[in-house]
Amino acid sequence: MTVALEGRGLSRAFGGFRALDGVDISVESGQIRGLIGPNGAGKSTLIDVLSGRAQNWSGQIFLDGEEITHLKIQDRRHRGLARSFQRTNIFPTVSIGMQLTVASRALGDSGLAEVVEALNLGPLLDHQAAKVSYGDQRRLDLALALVGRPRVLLLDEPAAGLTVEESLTLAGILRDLVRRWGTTVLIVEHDMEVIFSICDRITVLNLGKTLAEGGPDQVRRDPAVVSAYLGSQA
Ligand SMILES: Nc1ncnc2c1ncn2[C@@H]1O[C@H](COP(=O)(O)OP(=O)(O)OP(=O)(O)O)[C@@H](O)[C@H]1O
Repeated sequence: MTVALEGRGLSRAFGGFRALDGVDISVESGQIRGLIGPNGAGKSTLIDVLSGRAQNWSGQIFLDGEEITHLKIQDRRHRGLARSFQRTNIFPTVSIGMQLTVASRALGDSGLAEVVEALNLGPLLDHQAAKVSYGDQRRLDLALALVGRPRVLLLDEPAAGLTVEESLTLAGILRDLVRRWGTTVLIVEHDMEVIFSICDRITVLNLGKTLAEGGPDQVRRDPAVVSAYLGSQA
């Protein structure tokens, strides 16, 4: 198996506080990797560092073996590293169809129709983003990350604020699409049903460091993970 995304010694501090403290992470090609841990563990910080959104961090990042440490967010996106956001990253007054078209053109992508169909956004293309439901906005956010068929997809709580049923539906759509495309995924999610239903492997962060890493069953049974995070969800 080849490694699609690798971070070495990733650290980021806010003032004197180390939000991310020397994290190594290596995600194999085609794998769906969960990133879990308590509030404030450093998960979003790690996604920000890997995607190129963060400033003032240290360490090294490799995409398909090529170093991208110094590339800006847009350049990483063009190399095939996409992300979604914890809060939706959409333009409220622009139609859903227009947002997807603009994103797709910017990436020179012809696979937009497949994304629209998979996420069932066809009936909503003429609607302003602000006027559709929150669940629809989350699907638009995910679609914007999927446009261009990224090789690696970083997802920051794609199911946040959705009902259990909506979350599992979204997780199923996502799993089917990325399996079909062979996309590598790193997903932050607090909904453990989503994590355990789609992830091949899970990394657990706590206090800015890696607490554990392994298959879903291994992580679920790890006493340190249960104590720091999972509790009764294990
Ligand atoms: N811009 C910032 N300025 C100061 N501290 C920050 C900033 N961003 C994050 N932090 C702190 O860094 C730590 C890690 O935050 P991060 O958002 O990465 O955690 P998280 O694991 O994603 O948490 P959550 O599950 O609540 O989203 C937290 O203690 C947070 O308060």
